[in-house]
Amino acid sequence: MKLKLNSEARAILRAIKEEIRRRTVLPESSTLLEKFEPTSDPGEIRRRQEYFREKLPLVKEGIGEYIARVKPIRFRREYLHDRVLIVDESEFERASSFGLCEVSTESVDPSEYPLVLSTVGYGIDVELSPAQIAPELYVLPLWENRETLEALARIGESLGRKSVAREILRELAPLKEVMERRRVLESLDELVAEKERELNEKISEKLERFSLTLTGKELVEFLSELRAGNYDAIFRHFGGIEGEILDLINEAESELGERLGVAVELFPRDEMYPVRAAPERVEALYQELERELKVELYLKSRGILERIAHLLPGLKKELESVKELDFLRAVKDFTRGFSFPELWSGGIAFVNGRHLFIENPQPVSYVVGTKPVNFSVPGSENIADERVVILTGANSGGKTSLLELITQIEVLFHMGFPVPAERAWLEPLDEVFFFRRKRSIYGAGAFETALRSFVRALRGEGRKLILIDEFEAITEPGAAVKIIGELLRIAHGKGFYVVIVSHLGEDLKNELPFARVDGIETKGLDESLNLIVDRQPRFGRIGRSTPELIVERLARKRRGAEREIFERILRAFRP
Ligand SMILES: Nc1ncnc2c1ncn2[C@@H]1O[C@H](COP(=O)(O)OP(=O)(O)OP(=O)(O)O)[C@@H](O)[C@H]1O
Repeated sequence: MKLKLNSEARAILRAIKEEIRRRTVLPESSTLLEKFEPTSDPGEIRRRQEYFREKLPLVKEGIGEYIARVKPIRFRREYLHDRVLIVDESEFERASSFGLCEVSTESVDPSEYPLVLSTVGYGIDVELSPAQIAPELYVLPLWENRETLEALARIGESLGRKSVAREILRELAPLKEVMERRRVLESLDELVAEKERELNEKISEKLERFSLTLTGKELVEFLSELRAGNYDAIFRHFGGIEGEILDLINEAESELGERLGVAVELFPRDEMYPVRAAPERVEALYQELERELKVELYLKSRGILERIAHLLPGLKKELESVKELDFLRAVKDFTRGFSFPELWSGGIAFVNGRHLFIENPQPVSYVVGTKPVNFSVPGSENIADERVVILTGANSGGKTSLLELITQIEVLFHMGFPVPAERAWLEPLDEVFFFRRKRSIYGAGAFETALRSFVRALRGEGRKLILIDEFEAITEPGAAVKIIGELLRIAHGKGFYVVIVSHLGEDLKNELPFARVDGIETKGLDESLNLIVDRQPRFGRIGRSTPELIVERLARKRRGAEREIFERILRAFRP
């Protein structure tokens, strides 16, 4: 059974949910809030309280940082064009049904596929299973989500659990070297271009220096050799530089080879400067390396998968539970300092309740209905079991805020959450109504609407709490006393719980002997003559009105003739 809320009470439910939602770090976690819609069922409230009592203490500080790093890990079934699977006729149908790669019953030209797998001895031997045919589809998503695995491992450790993520990470480690080479391969073109540029720079430096040395005496010699047709001597002269350039090329190639893990020969020796890597050789090198890496990645992945396959179901569970943990962390953060209310059937009572949206609120204790034995709030000694309360008191004293606080506590209680109070005793209800004061709308329209809403709230039976903020503002005081009086009589007759804010405490008290009148009081003036409000209502007492204190303030601030007049008015308050 859902707890029914009218629209203004529902707005408070929405604000509470938003507080929790904004504390979650994963987008999907707040969907768990759907399981905590306010309920009227005491058994369900108890179960939820049990759940939070058990789970909230498990959430450790600082865990949010790791939760934020958890991303979903998706294993996708893909068709791999880099491999062919050669099988026996009898296996063909099953092998094709995997939809993982080309399947054939005959041997194929191995140059067409970097990877040739077979159940009949043509290439790498495999069994007929997706894990053996395409282990990369399992292992690569895990590799790419190492950060998620690391976060899961940390989260597991914070819960004192052994995490399978840690084990998977350990098994993935040998992949590092292959992946590094893959990365290098992906940038082969840039790598070669870079080397080429470096090499040409060095050669050009050498040539420049060489031409500089060819001055003076050498030049004269050189020209005379030329004139004599003595080409051998000239070539010998140039041969020295040619050898040096060849050395530079060899050096560049061996450096590249080291990075790539194979011997390479990319630069032609015949056209010396500027040197250009032959595109067909770069392409061939790429093909060769790619093929090698594919085989290596396949074999490594297969080995890893054999060792971690049994851990994957556990990993899935760990990922699921992070959502819950994120939700619990948000709840724990939001409900810091709250307490679990006791279920009882006497009404509403709480000690030192703290308004959710007022900063540093003064804690307020309150009771509507039966006073619990342990409710030992000063001034509450003479409370009977009144279910109908009229709340009076100073302007800006905190009357509206108290109605809000009661609604907040009720909503949280029915959600199964702890509530913002030191202690609370709450009865599971069927309906909660909160009617805010309509500040700006006057006239018959507003009056009619408000009256109709109240009557709707009073209709029918059930366990109801009705909170009404100052209704008389939209009608005349005389009429208000009659209307409120009658409404409260009906509520009383049906055993509903009601708190109504009104300045007509005195009149209503006379009309309604069953109702309690409470008052929020201004305690007096501070040194700077500001009003000091005590947010804690006095039980069974009409609030001392503010006008009196304002007169006193003026009497103390003014001088001379004005002061005398103010003092005279003040005396009228104190016969
Ligand atoms: N328990 C509290 N602790 C601290 N500040 C409070 C508390 N309750 C109310 N206030 C502050 O007092 C101011 C007035 O509160 P509120 O509007 O509830 O008073 P009110 O009695 O309903 O006023 P009005 O006379 O306008 O109906 C608000 O700024 C509110 O934040």
